[in-house]
Amino acid sequence: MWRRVASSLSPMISSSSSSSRSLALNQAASGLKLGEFFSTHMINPEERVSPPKEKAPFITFVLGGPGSGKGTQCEKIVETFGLQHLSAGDLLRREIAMNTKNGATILNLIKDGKIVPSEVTVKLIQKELESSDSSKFLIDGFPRTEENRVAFERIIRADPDVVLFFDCPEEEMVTRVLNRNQGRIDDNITTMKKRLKIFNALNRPVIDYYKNKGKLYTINAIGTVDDIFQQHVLPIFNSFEQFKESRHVNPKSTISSSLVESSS
Ligand SMILES: Nc1ncnc2c1ncn2[C@@H]1O[C@H](COP(=O)(O)OP(=O)(O)O)[C@@H](O)[C@H]1O
Ligand SMILES: O=c1ccn([C@@H]2O[C@H](COP(=O)(O)OP(=O)(O)O)[C@@H](O)[C@H]2O)c(=O)[nH]1
Ligand SMILES: [Mg+2]
Repeated sequence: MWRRVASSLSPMISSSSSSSRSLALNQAASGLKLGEFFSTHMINPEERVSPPKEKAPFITFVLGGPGSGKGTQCEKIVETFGLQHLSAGDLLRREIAMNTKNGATILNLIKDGKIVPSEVTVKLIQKELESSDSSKFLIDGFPRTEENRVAFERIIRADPDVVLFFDCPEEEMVTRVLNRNQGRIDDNITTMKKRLKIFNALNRPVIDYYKNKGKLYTINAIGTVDDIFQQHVLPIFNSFEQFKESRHVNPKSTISSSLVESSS
C-alpha cells in the first residue's frame, strides 16, 4: 500500500540546515567525528522524506534493554496478530552480511555497543516500510536515542501508535545475552556492559518521552516467554480496534486502560 503511494509522488527535499543539525547529533550518539563516517551522507544535503500515506500504518515501537526479550516476543506477536516485524538490529546485521558500503562501519559500531547514525538506520527502515504491503508494523529495537526518534519523525513522517517497553533487571539481561548463542559479535560481557550504559543514558529518555505522551506500555519481562505473552502482551493487542479480527485467538483477554502509562 505504502509502495504504491510512494512511487506516485515526487521525493521531497529537506533543508540543509536540518541535515547538518542531525549530523551533529549523529556524531554525538555514535562517538564519531566529522569526516569519519559515511561521507556520502554528509555531502548529500538531500534527504528523501516519505510521502503522505493513503492510510496511516499502525506502528508499534518495541523497546527494552539488550536481552530483555524484544525479538522473542515480537515473534509471538507476529504469529498471533500478523504484524510485519522489522528488527533494526537485523537490518543493520544484514548490511554487514551483504558487505554493503556501510557494512564495515556498522560492524565496528555494533562490536563496540555504539549506536549507528540515525540516517543509516532510518533509511533501512524506510525501505522496508515502503516496499511492504502490510499496514501493521513492529519496529523492534528502535528508536534507541532521542536523535533516532526525531530522525524517524522527520524522514518517515509518522509516529508510533503504541510503544512497548520490556522492563527487565540488568542481571537477567546479562544472563540471557551471554546464553543467546546466536553467534553475535556483541554478545560478550565487555560489549554488554557498554550496551547497558548506552541503554540507560540514551534509550531511557526515549522511553520517558513516550510515557509522557501516554503511548507507553511497560511490560514486566520476567517470567516464561509464554506467560509474558499471554498475561501482558496479548491483552494489549487485543484491546486495539485494528486487531479485532484476531481477537478470537484469546477472547478472554481484556485490558484495563490504566495499563497505559502516562505521567499526567
Ligand atoms: N522470558 C524469557 N525468559 C528467559 N529467556 C528468555 C526470555 N525471553 C527471551 N529469552 C531468551 O533471552 C535471549 C534474548 O532474547 P531476545 O528476544 O533476543 O532479546 P532482545 O531482542 O531484547 O535482545 C534469547 O536467547 C531468548 O531465547
Ligand atoms: O536502531 C538501532 C538498533 C540497533 N543498533 C545497533 O545494533 C546493536 C544490536 O541491536 P539489536 O536490537 O539487535 O540488539 P538487542 O537489543 O536485540 O540485543 C545495538 O547494540 C546497536 O549497536 C543501532 O545502532 N541502532
Ligand atoms: Mg533483539
